[in-house]
Amino acid sequence: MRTFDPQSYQDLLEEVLEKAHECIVVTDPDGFILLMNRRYREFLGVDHVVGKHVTEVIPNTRMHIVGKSGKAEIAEIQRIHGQDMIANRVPIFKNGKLVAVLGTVMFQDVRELHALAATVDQLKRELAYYKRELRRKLGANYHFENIIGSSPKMQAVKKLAQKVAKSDTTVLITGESGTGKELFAHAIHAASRREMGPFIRVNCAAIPDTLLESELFGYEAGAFTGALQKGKKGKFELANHGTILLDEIGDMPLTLQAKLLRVLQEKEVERLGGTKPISIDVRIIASTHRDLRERIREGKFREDLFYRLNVVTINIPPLRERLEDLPELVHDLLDQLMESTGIHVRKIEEDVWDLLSGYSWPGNVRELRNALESALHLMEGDCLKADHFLIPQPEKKESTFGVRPLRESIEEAEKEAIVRALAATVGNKLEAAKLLGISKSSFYQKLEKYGL
Ligand SMILES: Nc1ncnc2c1ncn2[C@@H]1O[C@H](COP(=O)(O)OP(=O)(O)OP(=O)(O)O)[C@@H](O)[C@H]1O
Repeated sequence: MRTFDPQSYQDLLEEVLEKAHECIVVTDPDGFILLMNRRYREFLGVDHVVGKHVTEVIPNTRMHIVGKSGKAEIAEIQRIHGQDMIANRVPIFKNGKLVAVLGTVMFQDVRELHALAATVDQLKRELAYYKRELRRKLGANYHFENIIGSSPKMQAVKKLAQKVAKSDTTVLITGESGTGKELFAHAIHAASRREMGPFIRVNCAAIPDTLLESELFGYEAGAFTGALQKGKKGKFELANHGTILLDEIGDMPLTLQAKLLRVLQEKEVERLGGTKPISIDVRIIASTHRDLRERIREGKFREDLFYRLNVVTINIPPLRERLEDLPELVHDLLDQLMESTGIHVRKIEEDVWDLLSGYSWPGNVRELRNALESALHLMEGDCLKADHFLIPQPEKKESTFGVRPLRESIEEAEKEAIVRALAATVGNKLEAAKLLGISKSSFYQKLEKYGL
């Protein structure tokens, strides 16, 4: 600890008070001025004030009153020279006895306060704007209200996901392809305390094994031939203070699984070719359409990693197990598609619902969306019919072991080929006829024959 020479300490204090930007005055308990700094003297246009009574120098002052009452007055408005100032008056006690009063001026003009309040207000509005923009840019565009489905199964899943969103727990989302795993990951991020942080998705199945490591962990300059001059941040670093979604985690190579396990344990990543670990604060959500227990049995997934990831598992049921969600999903997806395609549907025929609920939907909601989109393009007029869908019609009950007259099977195959060609060419009949290798007139005959 340092000690100071009392004299130079006192000189310093005087200098500080004299140079301070704020207006400062000190009086004795009766209101006689002991000290007034230069800023205050200049503001009042006075000099040589020490020893004078404060009422002679400062208009509307209450320093002498505080000297008697011993009660501080904070942020009081005081009018001086036609300006409303904001003043503080604080009694100073020594050994329980009031020895002086300290007066300071917070704003020399109350308009300064109003200006400050207006600035704070403006900053608040700007902050709200940037928050919205940032959220849009970072890509966490989906919230729980965007997840359609009020079936009991979906409600239970949403409830669990909403609950877990609030904590920092690692989440494993499982479900068949197209069930909405990514949608849920977005919604969890958007409902978490990390909503303002980044949301980074890595598709572990889409990146070649050789690149996945540098993608996830980054690399230092010169780590390998072809590496960027200044090195590169990995996805974990990019996701700092946010959420990382490790999509298709079941397809991650075993060597990387070991590295990922270390990241989960240590909360640190090490860049390729790097020497020191980098601390990260990232929430991990993993998702897969695979049965991870099966992968463990096959020796393709580490059991210890599975238990690290499997803190909370959210299993999204396939669409065929919650067909009661179909009407809500169809209407919502049609609304979205009508907006993007400009094609309007006024009516949906009854047979559409029979068709849609009789199908197994291996590609789930994604497949439903695609089926609706191609149906829109095949629709003539504004009424959606079962014929417009490229999904298999429910099996006819009266057939024996699926055997039908050959003519019927050929006609069905022909009709399906035409429908597919029309979907592929977005309704362009000439192009569709070309694709099928038949003439335009024969194509039109067939369209009529099948009522397309
Ligand atoms: N419940 C739902 N409500 C609204 N849209 C949904 C719902 N489920 C899925 N979708 C939509 O279906 C599509 C597929 O969803 P998503 O990519 O989240 O599925 P996924 O399970 O991650 O698929 P994959 O395993 O193939 O990557 C997206 O367009 C998504 O918006």
